[in-house]
Amino acid sequence: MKSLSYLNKYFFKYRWRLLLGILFIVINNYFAAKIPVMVGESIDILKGEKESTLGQSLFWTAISLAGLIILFNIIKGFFLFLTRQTLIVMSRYIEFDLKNEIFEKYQQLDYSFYKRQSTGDLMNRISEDVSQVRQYLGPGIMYTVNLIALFPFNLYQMLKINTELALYALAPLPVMAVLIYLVSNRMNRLSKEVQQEQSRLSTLAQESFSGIRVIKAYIQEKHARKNFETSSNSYLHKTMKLVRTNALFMPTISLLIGTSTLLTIYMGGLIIFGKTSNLKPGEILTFILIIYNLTWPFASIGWVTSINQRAAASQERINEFLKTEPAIKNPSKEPIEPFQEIVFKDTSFKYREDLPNVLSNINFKLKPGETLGIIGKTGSGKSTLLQLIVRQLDPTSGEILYNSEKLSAINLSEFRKNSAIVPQDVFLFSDTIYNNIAFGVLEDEEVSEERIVEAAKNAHVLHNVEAFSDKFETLLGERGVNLSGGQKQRVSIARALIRKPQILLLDDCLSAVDTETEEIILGNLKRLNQEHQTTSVIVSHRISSLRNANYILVLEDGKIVEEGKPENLLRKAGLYRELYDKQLMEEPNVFED
Ligand SMILES: Nc1ncnc2c1ncn2[C@@H]1O[C@H](COP(=O)(O)OP(=O)(O)OP(=O)(O)O)[C@@H](O)[C@H]1O
Repeated sequence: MKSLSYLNKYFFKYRWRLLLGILFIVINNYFAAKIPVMVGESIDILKGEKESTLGQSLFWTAISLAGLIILFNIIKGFFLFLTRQTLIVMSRYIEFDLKNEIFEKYQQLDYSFYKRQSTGDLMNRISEDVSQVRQYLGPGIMYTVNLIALFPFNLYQMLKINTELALYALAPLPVMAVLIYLVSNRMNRLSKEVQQEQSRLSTLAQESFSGIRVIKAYIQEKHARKNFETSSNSYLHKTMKLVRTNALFMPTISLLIGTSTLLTIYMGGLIIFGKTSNLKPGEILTFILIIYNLTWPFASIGWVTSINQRAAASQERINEFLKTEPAIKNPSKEPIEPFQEIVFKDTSFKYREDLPNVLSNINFKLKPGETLGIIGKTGSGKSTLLQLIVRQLDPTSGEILYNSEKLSAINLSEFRKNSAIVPQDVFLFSDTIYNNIAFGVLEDEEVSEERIVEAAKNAHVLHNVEAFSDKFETLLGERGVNLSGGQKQRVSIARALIRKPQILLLDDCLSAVDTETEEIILGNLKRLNQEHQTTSVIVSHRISSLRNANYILVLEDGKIVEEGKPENLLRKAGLYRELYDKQLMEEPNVFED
């Protein structure tokens, strides 16, 4: 429960709503407690057991009493409405703030955090866990305050009438609270299992829709159907268990209210007939109505306890994540010097302490206007090296210098404003092509149609975009068209080029385009590099993609095994020459200049 104290700052933020909500609950309960007494008194007055203060005629007395009871009910209902308007609305505001806080934290956390977490888990925290917490903030608080406010008023009314009968009437209520706690706990556990089963079922369905081509090609329809059936059966079984428990809930409450009512009538009857006190029949009715008044608040003790337990567990998960410090932080707000060089000095990197080095003793320099090519077999550390250049990762040993300062000491946001990376696994948003390209424009700059067209032209994707009927307004993703692998790569390149970065990193992002298109794009990049003095780092498996490179690093098992100007590397009988000869045999035309 300690974890929930994190939310106190929000209670403070919305203190006026909270205090008003509590005041409305107290007023609502004052009227709620008065109604049973008025009904009981009405009966006694009409039966002649008590004298009326409202008038002489029985008819007018009855009308006045009925009018008062209706008025009190309206007032009670009005304050109940105000209570929900303050407390439940407050819980929605806090839910909104908490989701924003979590999302902001997600944005601060670095790439290595995302590599450790599953997307499902991250989604759960911002949706499922926050809604558990909201249950505590809204209904949890409202029903607790309600019980605290309601009980004294009603108890006072009962004790005022008859202490002995009050004890009998209240006796079953604690039993009800415990029983409801047990039933709610079971219901919560079962609902969770049903939810998990449901998400498994929808993942399975979604995978078989998106993988339908593979399923059909491998004639696995039967297998897919069987998998779905098994999961579906398990879902049915768990849902039935939940339905059975649910079915127990209301009868349990009814049984206990019934017991309490019976006990009150029976004991009340004995008291009246035994004349042990001055109890009137109308007062027995007052007792029964008070029991109905108290039923739900008492039942809510069990329910609220279980809500609060779940909320505490959810908030603990949220807190644990909110306390996570990003491994990569922005250390400075100072503007950075214009780019002169990036230097890798004996830089090594490993993903985890217990894993071997992915990069070992890397040394090289990057200067303005240069194009560095990185080639190497798969898994040799090329993408990791790019991530170190843009400080998505920090080296484990050695250093990376920006001009003469450590890269880890300069203003990271400023540095990233000047760089752009096109990752190997291209990601486009489910949005228009226009917005996907405009995503690369800096916050303080204007996006214009001309800039978008120019970027698309340089990435050699303009002709593809113009072939769509909605041109740049074409929607991508599930709701729109699906681009081919090569088209996606080029839209992604356009997104990087529109930024006109000082440092441009291309991670094997021409792998899905044909060699002719590759040549055009590389030609455009060469021109842009000369115009803007851009430094490019191009990672590729294909020697032909490195045709613009002034300098090449050849990586093997995380080490630079060869480096130099391409023409010099060709003269050596090394890995570069070996790759060149192999690829020349496969595609001889590519190497003609
Ligand atoms: N998050 C990670 N945790 C642990 N090991 C990792 C992680 N990411 C990459 N690796 C390992 O680091 C090594 C280098 O990976 P990297 O992606 O840099 O290679 P690459 O040369 O770019 O490969 P490719 O050409 O296939 O893209 C690989 O052995 C890979 O398995």
